[in-house]
Formats: sequence, structure tokens, C-alpha cells
Amino acid sequence: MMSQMTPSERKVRVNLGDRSYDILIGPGLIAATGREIGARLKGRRVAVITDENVAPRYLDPMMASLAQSGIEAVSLVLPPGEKTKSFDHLIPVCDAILGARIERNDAVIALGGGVIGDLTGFAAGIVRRGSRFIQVPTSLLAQVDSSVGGKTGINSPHGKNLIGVFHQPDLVLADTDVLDTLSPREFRAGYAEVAKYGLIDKPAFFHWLEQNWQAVFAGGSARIEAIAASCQAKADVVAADERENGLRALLNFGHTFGHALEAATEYDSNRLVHGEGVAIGMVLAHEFSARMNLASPDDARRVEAHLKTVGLPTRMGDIPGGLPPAERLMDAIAQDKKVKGGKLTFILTRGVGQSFVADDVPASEVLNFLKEKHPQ
Ligand SMILES: NC(=O)c1ccc[n+]([C@@H]2O[C@H](COP(=O)([O-])OP(=O)(O)OC[C@H]3O[C@@H](n4cnc5c(N)ncnc54)[C@H](O)[C@@H]3O)[C@@H](O)[C@H]2O)c1
Ligand SMILES: O=C(O)C(=O)C[C@@H](O)[C@H](O)[C@H](O)COP(=O)(O)O
Ligand SMILES: [Zn+2]
Repeated sequence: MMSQMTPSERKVRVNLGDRSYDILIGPGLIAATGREIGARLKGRRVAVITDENVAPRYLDPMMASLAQSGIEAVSLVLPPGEKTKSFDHLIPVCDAILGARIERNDAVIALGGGVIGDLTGFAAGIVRRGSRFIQVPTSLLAQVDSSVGGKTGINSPHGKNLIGVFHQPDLVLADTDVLDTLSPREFRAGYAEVAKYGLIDKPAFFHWLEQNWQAVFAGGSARIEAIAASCQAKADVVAADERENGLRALLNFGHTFGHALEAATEYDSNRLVHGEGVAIGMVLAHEFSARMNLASPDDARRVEAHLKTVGLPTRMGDIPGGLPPAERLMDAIAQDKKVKGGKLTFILTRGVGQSFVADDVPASEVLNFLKEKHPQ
């Protein structure tokens, strides 16, 4: 039986030839996991990887749905938080998949936020040199960004996501009901990546968010529309440049600064989560662009005002617990995956919705800028 879409459900296709896949977005999809997977998967066995916040709420309904469709499942529950994206946790995930004898026609399911999705996707990408992988994203950030596009991996003390592989999922099931149990802080963090799509190249979407963000936060159709628009924006970029040879780097808007801040706070989710780093990073990218006379400071003020209005941090000084000096932030920036021949690549902007890839950004300019913006 193929997928039966309800009127409130949306479908976005990621077009990647014989690795194309659907993103289903809407209410009640966890209870339909067995039906949706059963219709697409040859194998009848899955390993579900999740975390301690998600498991008590959504693991049983997923396991029941799988059982109903005759799919055998094992599960592994990991601690929540960014520190879980590490070698220490990769090992038990690989062991759980292998221990359950998941074959290439079976599947590995990530049930959780971006941390579980990135870690599980990496394990699926390397076990048996590539196993089928299904994303069931449960945070806003994972539904609008991390579950789509096949970037998987773990962090290193040297920097964010430095160890990983591209491994596309076979299906993404984004159950929008589960966002009701997400903390307000984590919802806001995911919203930063939603706003990112507007800032990259969709000024009308950013304007719509400025007008409608309260409805997006409240839930209902505006939220589903924002998730679907975000997935469509990402799907288009990924289809055009899967391996980040050019255009895809735009999805990194705000991330060079944001990732450096995450590394500087030692991936401590109590101090800074990814979406918060991206929010601060996007304001810094606008301010740096203005400093380089590429954009008006009014755009930086407009972006900061909106992110502040929804309750996101926008300044390095908003991060609790202090930061290492600007030189240390530059060390993390030098490890960014976009660096080529030692030269920094940044996503800069000419204004809201007018971002572009800038190769060869002078490190000395970035350092001086960071010293100016540094809270100490
Ligand atoms: N692969 C990509 O393309 C990509 C894109 C963006 C971000 N990322 C990565 O994603 C990670 C951030 O993802 P995240 O913001 O989802 O963080 P996360 O996975 O840590 O989830 C946030 C918190 O919310 C909890 N949670 C998740 N769903 C819940 C629910 N429905 N109800 C209650 N609690 C819930 C989690 O347990 C966690 O404590 C970062 O590591 C970032 O680098 C990857
Ligand atoms: O999918 C992408 O491409 C992105 O850049 C999306 C980002 O939101 C995401 O945080 C990604 O993991 C960052 O990529 P990285 O290559 O800088 O690790
Ligand atoms: Zn991101």
C-alpha cells in the first residue's frame, strides 16, 4: 500500500536521480511509520536510534506502528545534547545496527533532532559501507534542515562536523505534531534555520516570517507552510549541488561564525545550541558584510531586530559563561570545511535575501572584526 496523504500533509521531493526521496510533512506521521516504510523498503528489519528526551514520548508509538506492518525493530536510546555527536556514541550505534543484523535492504531509523540524525546517518553511511537510512526528525531544526540533504557526521575538538560522510536518506517523515513537546528554546533555535532560507535568497519569505512568525510559533497551517517552504528551499539547493561544490555553500550562511562559537563553548548545549550559534552568526555575517561595504548596516539591524523579537540570541555577549579570545575563534574558523588552500570562504550578503559565496576573505579583516564584536 502506498502513502495515503491527508489534506494537511505536504510532500517535497528531493531529486537526486536514482537516490531521489520524499519528505512527508504533516500530523500523525509517527503512527504511520510502518505503513510508509513498509511501502518503500524491501527488507523487514530496522534499528531505531533515538535519545532520552524523545524515546519516552515517541518510541513506543513508532515501534507499535512498525510491528503492525510486520517490521521487526530494535532500538537504542542515547543521551541528549550536542556532546552525543562524538566517536564515543558512534561505536554503540554501529554495534546496535550490526548486532541487530541489519542488512542492506533493511534500514536504520533516526528518531530525534539533528544530533541523532547526524550521528545515526553517519553510522548508516559507514556500516556495511552504506545502509538504508530513514530520518524521522522530531525537532523544528531537524524537520526544516538537518534531516534533508545527506550531510551526516560528528564533531571534533578541532571543530564542528569535521568527521562524516554524505549519505542521503531514503525517506524523511516529519511529524509536525511532535513539535508541541519541543522546548521553546529549541523551537526558537530551529526557527533560526527557517529564517536562514529567507536571508539566503528569499527576501519575500523573510518578510512573510517578519509578519507571521507568531503563527509559525503557535502551530497549525502557518507552521506546516514554513516547514514545507524550508524543505523545498533546501531540496532545490541539494538537487543542484549535492556535494557542496558551489551553490550548496549558501546553506552555510551564518555557520562559519556559528560553528566557531559552538566549538568555543565546547558543544555545551546549556550555553549554546546550534540554531542559536547560527542566529548570532547570521547577524555577524550581515555586520561583516556591511563593514566590507557590501551591504547596508540597515539590513544587519533589520535581521537582528527580527531574531531578537522571536527571542534568539544575536550577540556573542548573549552567550553565558564568557568566550575565548578572538584569536581562538579564528583557530576554529581556520578548520572550516570551506577553507581552500588556507584561504577563508565566507557566505556574505548584499542585503536581505542576497547572499553569495566569497572566496579569499582576508583573515586579518575577520580577526579585527571579531575583536571589535568580542564581549570582553
Ligand atoms: N546535517 C545537516 O544538514 C544539519 C543541518 C542543520 C543542523 N545540523 C546539526 O543538527 C544538530 C542540532 O539539531 P537540533 O537542534 O535538533 O538538536 P538536538 O538533536 O540536540 O535536539 C534538541 C533538543 O530537543 C530534544 N527534542 C528533540 N525533539 C523533541 C521533541 N519532539 N520533544 C521534546 N524534546 C525533543 C532533544 O532531545 C534535544 O534535547 C547540530 O549538531 C547541527 O550541527 C545538521
Ligand atoms: O546542508 C547544508 O549544506 C548546510 O550547510 C546546512 C547547515 O544548516 C548545517 O548546519 C550543516 O551541518 C553545516 O554543514 P557543514 O558542512 O558546515 O558542517
Ligand atoms: Zn545549520
